[in-house]
Amino acid sequence: MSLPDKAFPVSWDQFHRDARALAWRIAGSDKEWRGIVCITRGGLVPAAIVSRELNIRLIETVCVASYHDYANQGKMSVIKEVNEELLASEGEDVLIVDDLTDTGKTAEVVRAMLPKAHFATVYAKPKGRPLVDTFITEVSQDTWIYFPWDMGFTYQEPINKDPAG
Ligand SMILES: O=P(O)(O)OC[C@H]1O[C@H](OP(=O)(O)OP(=O)(O)O)[C@H](O)[C@@H]1O
Ligand code: HPA
Ligand SMILES: [Mg+2]
Repeated sequence: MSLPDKAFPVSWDQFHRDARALAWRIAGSDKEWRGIVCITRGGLVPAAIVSRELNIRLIETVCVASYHDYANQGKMSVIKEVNEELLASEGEDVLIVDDLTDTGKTAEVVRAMLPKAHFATVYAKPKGRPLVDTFITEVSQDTWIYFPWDMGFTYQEPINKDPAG
């Protein structure tokens, strides 16, 4: 299993702030959205925050999984597509929300379903960045983002571990 070199831990507080910043940025376009398509599972939390801020009450899901094993991407599986009506619209006036784009593979698959939709993520790594329309923070490709829903409190080694100080 290969682990990225750097860690970017995100607290609930920070995630809420960043997702709200995403909503502010999207609100800047003054567009009327017909609904949100949330990419489960990671997109559920930012979609809840963005839908509250922008007063969007129609929420659809697309269920995609590819990181079956922590930090290692495997085969992409689409567990559930969006409904027929949205597919027929090609995503016109639809906002797609996910927590992040990394290699961009998830974004590529969902974009192919809804080519006219606006794709928004809270975080973006360089490889995935060209596939999203709006994001808040860029994180380097060799960094793993640790989301608050995946974490618990644990002891942290001090930076200087020498008992003599
Ligand atoms: O740009 P990519 O390299 O495709 O990676 C990004 C995707 O990976 C994660 O989802 P994951 O497949 O782990 O499922 P989850 O949302 O259920 O955790 C994350 O939530 C994104 O959807
Ligand atoms: O950096 C990441 N963090 C959490 N989930 C992910 N899925 C792809 N990349 C990441
Ligand atoms: Mg996901």
